[in-house]
Amino acid sequence: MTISVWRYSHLALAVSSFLLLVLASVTGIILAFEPVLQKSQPYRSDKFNELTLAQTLPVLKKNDAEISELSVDANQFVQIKGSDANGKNLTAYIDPQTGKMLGVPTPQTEFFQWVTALHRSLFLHEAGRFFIGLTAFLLLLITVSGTLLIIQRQRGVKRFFTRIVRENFAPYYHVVLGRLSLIPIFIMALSGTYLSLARFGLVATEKVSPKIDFDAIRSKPERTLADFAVFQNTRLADVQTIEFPFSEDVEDYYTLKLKDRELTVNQLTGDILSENHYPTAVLLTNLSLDLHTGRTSAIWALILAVASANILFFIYSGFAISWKRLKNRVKKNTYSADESRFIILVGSENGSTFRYAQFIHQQLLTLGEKSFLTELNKYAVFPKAEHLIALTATYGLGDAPTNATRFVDLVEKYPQPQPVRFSVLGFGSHAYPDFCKFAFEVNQLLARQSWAVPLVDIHTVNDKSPTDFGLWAEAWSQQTDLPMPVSLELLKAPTPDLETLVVTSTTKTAQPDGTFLIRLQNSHNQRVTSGDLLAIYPANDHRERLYSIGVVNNELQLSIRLHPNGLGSGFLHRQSPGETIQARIVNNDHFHFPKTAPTVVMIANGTGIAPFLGMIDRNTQKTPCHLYSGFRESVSFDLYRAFLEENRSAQQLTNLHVAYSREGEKQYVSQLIARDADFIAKVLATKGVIMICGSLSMQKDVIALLETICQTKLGKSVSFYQSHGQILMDCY
Ligand SMILES: Cc1cc2nc3c(=O)[nH]c(=O)nc-3n(C[C@H](O)[C@H](O)[C@H](O)COP(=O)(O)O)c2cc1C
Repeated sequence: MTISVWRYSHLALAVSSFLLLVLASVTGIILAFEPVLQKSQPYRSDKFNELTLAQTLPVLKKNDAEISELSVDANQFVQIKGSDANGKNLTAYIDPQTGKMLGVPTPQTEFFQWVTALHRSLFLHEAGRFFIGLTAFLLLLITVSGTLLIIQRQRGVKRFFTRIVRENFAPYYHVVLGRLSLIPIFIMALSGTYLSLARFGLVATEKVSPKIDFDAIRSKPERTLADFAVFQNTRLADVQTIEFPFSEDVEDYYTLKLKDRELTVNQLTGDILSENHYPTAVLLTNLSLDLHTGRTSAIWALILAVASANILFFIYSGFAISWKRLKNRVKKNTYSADESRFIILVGSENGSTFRYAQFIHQQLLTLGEKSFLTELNKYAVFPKAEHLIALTATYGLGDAPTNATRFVDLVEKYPQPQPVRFSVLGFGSHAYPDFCKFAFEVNQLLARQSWAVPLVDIHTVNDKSPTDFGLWAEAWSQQTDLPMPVSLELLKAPTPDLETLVVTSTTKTAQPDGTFLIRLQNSHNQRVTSGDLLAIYPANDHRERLYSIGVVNNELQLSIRLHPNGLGSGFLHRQSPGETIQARIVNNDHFHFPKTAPTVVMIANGTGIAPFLGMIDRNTQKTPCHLYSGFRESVSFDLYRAFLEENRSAQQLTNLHVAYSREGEKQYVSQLIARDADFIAKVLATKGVIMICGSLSMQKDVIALLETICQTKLGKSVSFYQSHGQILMDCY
């Protein structure tokens, strides 16, 4: 909620001020070069900072010129005004140490005059000054709201400068440059606002005129200028102007306008006749002018130029981010929520997840289905829904995106009246510690609802990977029998090249439950790891079937259950050694054997054992490995018995626990896990990994059990371990 308030304020302020902001920034960049150019002129004395008036004024007195005023500008150039020996008007830069004339000041160039007028008042006099002042104030508010957004994004003030993951150009540099130029922009905006307030008389900047008691003026003891205590104690660097006495009359005096006060000084005795300190508002106005223009420092002027250029970039990148967000937001639905069979719910912060949701939505509409697309926060009762697809990103510390924050409450509040099959697709990035955490939570939440029936195992999409999305689309399509061909335009992935695999052996003899093993050799020795998937095209058409691979003895081994009329299982069952098939190996690296885990627990039922067989075969480093597997009957297990016993002797498998659901104690694999709950908790607590492969219903039971184990024994939710890569699943 708060993030969107600040985000909308930030955007609204930027929208309302952007034209003037562009103008002020462009002119600001140009004007920043004026002090830089001025400072490159050779009129500053090297000793400027050390000189006092007691050193400079006597030198000037010796000149033939009649000086009426001395001034020191922001460049620390000392200028005198008066008349020369011939009585002609004189304005010149001098060396304050020697009194030597260095050059004649030139007026501001017409170009800079023009740009200055545009920057200050848009050539609209007071009205223009008002709008420019308002723009400075809006910039101040934009800076404040931007700072709060960065703090929220970085999850706290202390983490303000911690690393930012680079995803897209505009959001990344908007934040990175925002952090760097925050302070100069804030100073620029604050000083600009203050100068405008001063200009309109909203802060008191009146100086008090000196009050001199002329009756008390003395003409004795007469001193030389060098002996005036006040001149000895005043550095030239503190002077703005000095007005010289008009005549030699004792009643005419020096007026010293310093940076913080004004003094009048008796020209004969050096006595201070009056001293007025400036009001704070005057000091602040001068400071604002220094800070806003960079007139006192070329380096600061250049920083201001860069900060102004950054403002232009922020305008571009800010609008690019907002445009993307808007573009990807929900468009008007053709069908209402009440009449739709398919409900697609989206959790997205920056809009990219909407692109995938739109793709699914459009595909369903093309198929003539009634589909309704909305945000997760708009979850309600959907009376005709049969399918619910939740696509969600994860933000912050594994949190929900802004448009999904209320989803959990809404689901508890509005149960669906009829069974709805659901599928969750998480969008996230492995660059963050809590990978797709919110999607896992959504999946858990839905799985707990009595009305919700899992259709496809939760899938995750890392860094918007089209391939990951394609895997989900394929799995979902298989379950629903609705084509979900992932378009090239969306996925931007080349059509897969199929490779030829040779069948080396097959058990053919179907077990009572119809399970058989087939081994294949890939001719090009393409890298394949247990846990990857083999995609086959049994009818040489778009229909793809995926099988989990176990690499055993350097061959690809699939464990398959023959389904009556099964397209893929029937095709593979018909193969004989020596025959070849066309297939594609799909990298499934989220389900590879963990490289560093101290212990691995493998949980499988039925043919879900396939990838684990390969992992055990490759476990030559003898990582403690515990296999829990469930079958209908002991004869179903016979296919794997010898292999597993052999590996147990070789210590590549530490423990084997088998449950039979239709004989003996009639157990499910989840009951074995419940029995060993303490051990499972210990594995998770010590950074071990639990891998689950098999049917979705088994997965549901096991995850529910793991949730209880995690909550009661570890005080954390199962989603915590899922998002930290300690619970890996590949179920179907
Ligand atoms: C500030 C920020 C925080 C993120 N935090 C996580 C996170 O905790 N876990 C995760 O898996 N992905 C995280 N991501 C990645 C996004 O979830 C991912 O890029 C997603 O595809 C963005 O989808 P969207 O454009 O629809 O918002 C984060 C991204 C950003 C910019």
